[in-house]
Amino acid sequence: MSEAVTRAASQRPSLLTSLGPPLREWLPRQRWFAGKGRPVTGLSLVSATDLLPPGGTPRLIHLLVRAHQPDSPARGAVSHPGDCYQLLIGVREVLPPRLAPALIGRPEKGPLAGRTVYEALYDPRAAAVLLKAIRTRARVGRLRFEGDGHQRIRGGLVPRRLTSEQSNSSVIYGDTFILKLLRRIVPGINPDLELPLVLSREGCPRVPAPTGWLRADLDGVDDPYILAVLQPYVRGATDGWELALRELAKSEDFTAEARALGRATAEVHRALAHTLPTVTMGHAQIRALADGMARRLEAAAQAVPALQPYAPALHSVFEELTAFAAEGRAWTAQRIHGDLHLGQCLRSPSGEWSLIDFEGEPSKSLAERRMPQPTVRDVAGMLRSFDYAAHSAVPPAPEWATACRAAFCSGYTVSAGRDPRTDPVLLRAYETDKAVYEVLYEARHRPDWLPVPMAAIRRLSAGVTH
Ligand SMILES: Nc1ncnc2c1ncn2[C@@H]1O[C@H](COP(=O)(O)OP(=O)(O)O)[C@@H](O)[C@H]1O
Ligand SMILES: O=P(O)(O)O[C@H]1O[C@H](CO)[C@@H](O[C@H]2O[C@H](CO)[C@@H](O)[C@H](O)[C@H]2O)[C@H](O)[C@H]1O
Repeated sequence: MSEAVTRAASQRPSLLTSLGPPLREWLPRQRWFAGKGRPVTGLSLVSATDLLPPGGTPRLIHLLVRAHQPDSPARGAVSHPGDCYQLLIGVREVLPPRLAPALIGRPEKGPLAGRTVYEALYDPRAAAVLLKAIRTRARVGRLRFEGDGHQRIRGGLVPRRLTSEQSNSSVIYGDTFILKLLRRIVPGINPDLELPLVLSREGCPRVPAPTGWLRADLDGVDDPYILAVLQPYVRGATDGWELALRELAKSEDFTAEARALGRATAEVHRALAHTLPTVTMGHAQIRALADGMARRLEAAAQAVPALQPYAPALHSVFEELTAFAAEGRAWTAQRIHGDLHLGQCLRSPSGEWSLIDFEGEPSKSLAERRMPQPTVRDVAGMLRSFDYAAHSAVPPAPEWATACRAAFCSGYTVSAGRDPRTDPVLLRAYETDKAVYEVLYEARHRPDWLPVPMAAIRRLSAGVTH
């Protein structure tokens, strides 16, 4: 890999003459494509970097492309430049049968006319290039493969693509490391690298410490783009969602695990508060928080009419928060996980819990995701998740959720020295906000699951908080 190779690729916007037509079809079909429901009307090249020489087979091109789409109503009349996506494109004459699911298309025009282009993460040869680049701290054009000096990466680790549902795309190397290639890219420090780095440097054992990462410094943009994060793979781990469902199916008690999860969450919060700034949220900030919750409720009720009968009672939850703040109550805010649920917790075979995926809610801006927030927000996310598991069981097991929720809070209290239930108004507001978000999420993505958050909406609007 050489700078010369990279420049050659990036100076060739005609690559899109070849790749544009197949990519316009292929992109909207990807799970991680954020602009679903609107056609891709054009693509523009942000950067192109050859990671394997253009003359060889396969050819491997790292691409950042902007997808232009007609504005969605949600974006209002404001013109939007289009989301930027990271792609790893393989090019071969003919695709071997094992790579058939990776096919993107056969360009008809431009420099790649007549060749086959495919999603290169399926190709172990291509995936191996990424790990080697991190191991050797390669610099290829504007791409910087960097790493944490303390962790050694040995050669010869065989890559395989992670096949489970996810928002980005990951490759596992020899059950030793996992590389997450972020798909929708925005400039700035990504919390999915920032927070695990801070936590591991703080000695917090509750996150797999980042081993390496990929960043790009692009012309005309002050902030770096964080493109991928490599971390140790927790071998044989089960995620909390899977484990909870398994125990529920056997009518097994899950409170010991819920308590351990509460402790792990509090440990992460403590370490983050120790290293990163904390701020006090006074009346104005709490009011703004409650107003945001009320606006999201309005938007969700417009989109999902089933919410409408409950809207007045749910609004009063947020009004109570504003009233409480007006009495002079203040809360401490700090960096938190931001999107915590059972699926973001991994239990190792020895029973240790780690938290993963610190990216925050992908629909929010990076600035919002990096803002200090009350820790109760993460607690509310977990409480919702126990409720989710219990209500997706057949038959639903609400008493299982009640026990787990109480155990999580008591585990949290042991480690944090503060019981999140002593903030009932804020906790209920965050839980309500999350349930409203879930109603919208399920209506859009998994309509069969809508009854699960709707059960919580009924409970919360009736003032039942356990
Ligand atoms: N360090 C790890 N060790 C083992 N498995 C992991 C690790 N990190 C992630 N995973 C697995 O990969 C899946 C996707 O990871 P995640 O960070 O949630 O990606 P995404 O943001 O794309 O949804 C997780 O649900 C988990 O099963
Ligand atoms: O996985 P992401 O971090 O992208 O989060 C989105 O998808 C989640 C589902 O995969 C969704 O979580 C909801 O369902 C979970 C069970 O599948 C449950 O554990 C969570 O508590 C519930 O919120 C999440 O809301 C959504 O943002």
